[in-house]
Amino acid sequence: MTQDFVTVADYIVVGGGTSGLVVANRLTEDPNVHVLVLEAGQDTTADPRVNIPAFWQSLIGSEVDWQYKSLPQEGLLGRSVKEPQGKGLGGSSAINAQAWIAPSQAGIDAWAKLGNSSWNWASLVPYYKKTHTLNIPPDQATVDHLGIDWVNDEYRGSSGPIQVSFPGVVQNPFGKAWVDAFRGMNKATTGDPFSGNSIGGYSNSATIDPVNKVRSYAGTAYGLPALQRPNFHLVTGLTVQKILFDQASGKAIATGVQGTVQGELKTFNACKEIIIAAGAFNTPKLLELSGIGNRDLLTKYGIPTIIENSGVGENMQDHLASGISFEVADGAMTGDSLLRQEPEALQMAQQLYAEYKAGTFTSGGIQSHAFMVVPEFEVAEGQRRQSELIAKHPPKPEDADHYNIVRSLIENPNEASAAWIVFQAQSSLHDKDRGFMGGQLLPGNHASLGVLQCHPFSRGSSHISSADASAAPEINPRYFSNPIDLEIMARHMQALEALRNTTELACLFKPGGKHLEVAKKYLIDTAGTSYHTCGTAAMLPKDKGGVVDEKLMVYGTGNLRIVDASIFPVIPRGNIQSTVYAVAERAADIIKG
Ligand SMILES: Cc1cc2nc3c(=O)[nH]c(=O)nc-3n(C[C@H](O)[C@H](O)[C@H](O)COP(=O)(O)OP(=O)(O)OC[C@H]3O[C@@H](n4cnc5c(N)ncnc54)[C@H](O)[C@@H]3O)c2cc1C
Repeated sequence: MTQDFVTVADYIVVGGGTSGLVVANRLTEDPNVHVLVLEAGQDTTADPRVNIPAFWQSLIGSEVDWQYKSLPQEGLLGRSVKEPQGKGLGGSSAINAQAWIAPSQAGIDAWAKLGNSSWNWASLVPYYKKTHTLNIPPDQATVDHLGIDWVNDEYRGSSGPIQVSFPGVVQNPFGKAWVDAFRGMNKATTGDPFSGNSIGGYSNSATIDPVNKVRSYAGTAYGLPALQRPNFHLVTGLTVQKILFDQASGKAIATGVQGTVQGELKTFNACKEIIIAAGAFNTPKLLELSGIGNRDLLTKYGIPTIIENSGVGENMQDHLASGISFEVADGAMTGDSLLRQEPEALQMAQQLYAEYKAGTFTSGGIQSHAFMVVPEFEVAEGQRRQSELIAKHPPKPEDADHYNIVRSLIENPNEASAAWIVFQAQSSLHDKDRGFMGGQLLPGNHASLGVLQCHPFSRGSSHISSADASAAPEINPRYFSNPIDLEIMARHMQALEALRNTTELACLFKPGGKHLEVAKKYLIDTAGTSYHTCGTAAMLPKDKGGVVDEKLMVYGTGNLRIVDASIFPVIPRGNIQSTVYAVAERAADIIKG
């Protein structure tokens, strides 16, 4: 536990995770501004499980994870899904898979269309750049092997704190085969994904320092440098239970927070603002525990209502993911022996990493990526069939705005409806609730071809399950509650078969088509979260279910803001950490004024 005995600061940031550390770092650039960060987890910046890129999965279910789980999901035949969230300095950026993936312009412009006129693609581009530095491999052989011919300097971060590099190496045949397969299908990326206007296959980058081959994340890139400043204060091991308000002026003014540290209830006061950055599950939970939410729900748990807002905890969005593992041809390298913790493989990987910063420890396993349209919907006749399919499932009136926005994205012929990846090891998704890796590890070497949704129609919720702050929230993502999501994802799963059979990739797999109904059944049995939950305290007009306004201020309050993934009105395509960082960078500028 880190103890900093400051109990009053200009700003209190609840949650020292991805967004919280960005904002706290930027605010303390002014030496006269004192910021106190309160983080429930511990400082794990020296923990090798956090720092070594390949170990991220070992943190799921550990003390660095809140270990949440969804309610049984009707759309998954009653299956519950694990919903990991990071708990410790750096939050989920300390346990994530490190893939650095771009949103699309249309996906971010949708935020403006939903009523946030100052939040569009143009407004966020400078912040994607500000947060990262893209390191291109220094040798031409690696650049050629990974097909990195698309980098556009207009969108490339060159001095941001998060170091982004390419985990693919020339020794690994999958990198080249992936790019060549997409080139062969005439589906190589149409540009730099961070231009916001590309689809197709490419070698993706990851938040990994290119020199030391360690995770680059909010904890080390924003947290540790800020800790050197006398005006940055941090308490770890403290779970905030409640925000305190003064309502004398008619507007709720947040004066402080209460939380327990080592069994003792403590109060911390803010002179200016309280900034919530507790993540997509814990942010709505904290609002509700503090009296901001649906009155009926608060009354049920005996919590006095300070601000009535039934949008709190609603609008939850996530990307479902699934994949199929195939045995690879003899000689192809994969991470399976490490997953099985085979001593010889571990020893060799450890040695390679320690001596040369090389080998399987240097990657989170995701280095080849593609943004794809359903192949059968690419042509005009297919687009018509897709529109008919969507029209069969009209929204309820309260879902119309969200439905229409998602529909416009899905029907845009230049917009992907799923991301395809190759994960270089088995993913035992049949093993019910174990998540991506499963528990029953198979012998042999595998690679998994995976699909992640880009623009789901289905939305869910996350609410308190008790007035007790230590109780887990009730998470109901309502996966596949809109049947179109299953229709689209199943078609992508089918298309993976054709990808595997391309000349370039087929030679890397042992020989082994899925009918659409089989693909649907497979998805219902196996799909799980790709860990991208957001939207549960959305930036939207209040009468459209909004919780914060365009300045990220909680409606009805004068100085309580939210800066984390909860505020996303619509989930961007692809893995969301780049947008979490960009939003937090912009939030810091908004707060600075
Ligand atoms: C396992 C996993 C893999 C992922 N992989 C990828 C990937 O490869 N690429 C990608 O782009 N994205 C990925 N993501 C998603 C991405 O990492 C997250 O969306 C992002 O980090 C969320 O940032 P945040 O600031 O909203 O929340 P977090 O980073 O989760 O921060 C919230 C912080 O608040 C703290 N907190 C919560 N409640 C309280 C409280 N009451 N009091 C005090 N502190 C509190 C938490 O402990 C945590 O540190 C992954 C996420 C996970 C969980």
